[in-house]
Amino acid sequence: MASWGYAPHNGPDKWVQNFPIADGPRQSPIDIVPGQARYDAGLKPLTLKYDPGTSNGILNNGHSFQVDFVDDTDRSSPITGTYRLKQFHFHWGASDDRGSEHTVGGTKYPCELHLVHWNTKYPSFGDAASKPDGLAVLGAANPQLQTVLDALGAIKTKGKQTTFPNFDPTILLPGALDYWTYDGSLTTPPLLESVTWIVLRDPISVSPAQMAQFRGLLFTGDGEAPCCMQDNYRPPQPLKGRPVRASFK
Ligand SMILES: NS(=O)(=O)N=C1NCCCN1
Ligand SMILES: [Zn+2]
Repeated sequence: MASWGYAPHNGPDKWVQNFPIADGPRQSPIDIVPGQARYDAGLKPLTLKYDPGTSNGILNNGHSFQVDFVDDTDRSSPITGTYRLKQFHFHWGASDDRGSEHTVGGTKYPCELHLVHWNTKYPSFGDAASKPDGLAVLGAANPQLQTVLDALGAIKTKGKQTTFPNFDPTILLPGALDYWTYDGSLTTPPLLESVTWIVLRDPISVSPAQMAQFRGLLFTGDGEAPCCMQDNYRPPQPLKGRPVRASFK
């Protein structure tokens, strides 16, 4: 297929043709079954510390939109820690009954936020993306996001981007940071199996009006026949025996 997407001819069921790892042993997303997750007292509470000064731009990349952060060491403030935020983006549905990638006990949410981090033991995101412990993506359903949505008017078509300064993504997250964690993969090609997934238990509400704003974006570029950006989610993949641990009882 020319390039991957979410349409019948190039969507999740077709990705394996160009990316055979799609049928690999640690693919994402998954359905999280709370009753089968094992509480692990050894799991540390999440400590998220982002420097709003490193938020840079907002881009329609033709699959979703993402807010990019300056992640090279000499500019981003010396927030050490083991993982550094590279970008965040979303997945959502054509209607409010679907759109999240992870599901919880089979429940789908209208959207899912992904905060993509890379392990600073490696020199760069690109390098970390090929390591089994290279990336950590924090997933959260239904985030509070009006300031982000207000920027979408400027990036309606594929390839458009605009500045997006002074944004602290922690405002998107629920109060409690209880989470499930498991070893998985990127949920879009190249589907690399390098992701430690951290999925927050608590969702935050998003309004139907806000969901409609997501769907105002286009997968297509200027001058192409417009195709609404929606249903840009991969469905849950086989667990293949992987343990899912819980940071909470
Ligand atoms: N949905 S995901 O797992 O975050 N997938 C990603 N693919 C490309 C780089 C960033 N993230
Ligand atoms: Zn994602």
